[in-house]
Amino acid sequence: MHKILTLNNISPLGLQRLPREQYEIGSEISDPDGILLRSFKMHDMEIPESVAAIGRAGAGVNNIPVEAMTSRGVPVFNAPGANANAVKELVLAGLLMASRNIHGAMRFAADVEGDDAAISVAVEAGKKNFVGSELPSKTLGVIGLGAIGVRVANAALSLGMKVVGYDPLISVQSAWQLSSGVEKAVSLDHLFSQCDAITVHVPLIDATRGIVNAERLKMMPKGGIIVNLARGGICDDAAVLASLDSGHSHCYVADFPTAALLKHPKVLAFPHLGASTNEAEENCAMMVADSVREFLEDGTVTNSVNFPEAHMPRTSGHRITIANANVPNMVGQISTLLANAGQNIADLLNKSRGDIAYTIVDLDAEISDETIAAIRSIKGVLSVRHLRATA
Ligand SMILES: NC(=O)C1=CN([C@@H]2O[C@H](COP(=O)(O)OP(=O)(O)OC[C@H]3O[C@@H](n4cnc5c(N)ncnc54)[C@H](O)[C@@H]3O)[C@@H](O)[C@H]2O)C=CC1
Ligand SMILES: O=C(O)C(=O)COP(=O)(O)O
Repeated sequence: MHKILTLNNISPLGLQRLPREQYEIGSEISDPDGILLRSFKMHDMEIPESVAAIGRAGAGVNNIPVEAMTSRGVPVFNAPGANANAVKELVLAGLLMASRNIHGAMRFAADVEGDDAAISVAVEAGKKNFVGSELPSKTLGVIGLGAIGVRVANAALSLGMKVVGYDPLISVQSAWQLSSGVEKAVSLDHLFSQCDAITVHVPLIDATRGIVNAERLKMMPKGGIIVNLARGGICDDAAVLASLDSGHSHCYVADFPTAALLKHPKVLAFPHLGASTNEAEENCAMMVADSVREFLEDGTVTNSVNFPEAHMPRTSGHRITIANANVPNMVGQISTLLANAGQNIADLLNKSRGDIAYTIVDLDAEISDETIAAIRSIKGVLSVRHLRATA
């Protein structure tokens, strides 16, 4: 019997992928071997040693201590692309609302009092304060061209906007999906200098914290719209508010409100609503439940953010995945050790993700516990995960 701890509400369609005869699921489970969650912040939580897999029913994993899990050899799974359409639609809604001043206009309309004739007079007098502008004359900058960014860029093109994208790490899959009408910016500064609106679709990591800052906002033409449905912290909120107050920027659409943002009349604040559609909740839950189940049942790794290449064939083969700090000669040391242990290495692949480098070794035979222990003891090795074939 596997035990799954849920830290947020997970769509029943996802939980149904874990049969009751084999899975005990709940929010109070002790010694779980799997955890399923959405945005619950795990950083302050003591994660039981029993946990072998963590599944994030969504995209962003900055609420999970991924590095610590990597060094414990615990894969963290997410649901790539499963909520991307939902976020795209809310970005488009935000852009349209901002360019047509809808939030201010609705507040104005809600406050109008009197009978129908009085309302009509007040509306006709007041509407001049909410004259908007149209999207086809505007250029949108899309920062981060992953699952969401690509969809936003392609949709904005179809609305008649000019679109400029920036993503130095774009995946092959995204590059294929991106419309050829999207221009590429050579740098972020280049993007800001030509865009009337910008939208961020990058993960919150050191390299992306504060990329929307005071200097770059000044590079935008007057009247700019800033959209952040990615994460608080990617935009320097104080700089955005200062730009709104100075009259340089027009509107800030934000999905991660703070007290300062909620109070500001030029901020269109959503309550972290990007992924909140029935479809996205179901897609994410099903995808991540499948990943956790397959891993717990036969070691298959699909959609892991920290062991991305460790897919284990079900019927044959032996593989070790070694997460390591980027130490020179480590791969050489591992190869020598394996060769000395009489292991024929079928394939040895080096990968990296963020600060962590991976070495993935496909072996033609079972590897001994002593050899695994020897690899673990090499300086700089963070974790060694040995996946054995089950059939
Ligand atoms: N508001 C909400 O409810 C939601 C928010 N999100 C946020 O949106 C983010 C993006 O989601 P997806 O598009 O699904 O992820 P993704 O992983 O498909 O795309 C992220 C893209 O950012 C790019 N990137 C990474 N570092 C970069 C940098 N320094 N400069 C430019 N590009 C960079 C990557 O190459 C990748 O193409 C998530 O990490 C999450 O934080 C995602 C879903 C829902
Ligand atoms: O998928 C993401 O990164 C999100 O931010 C969605 O968060 P949620 O699952 O709605 O709490």
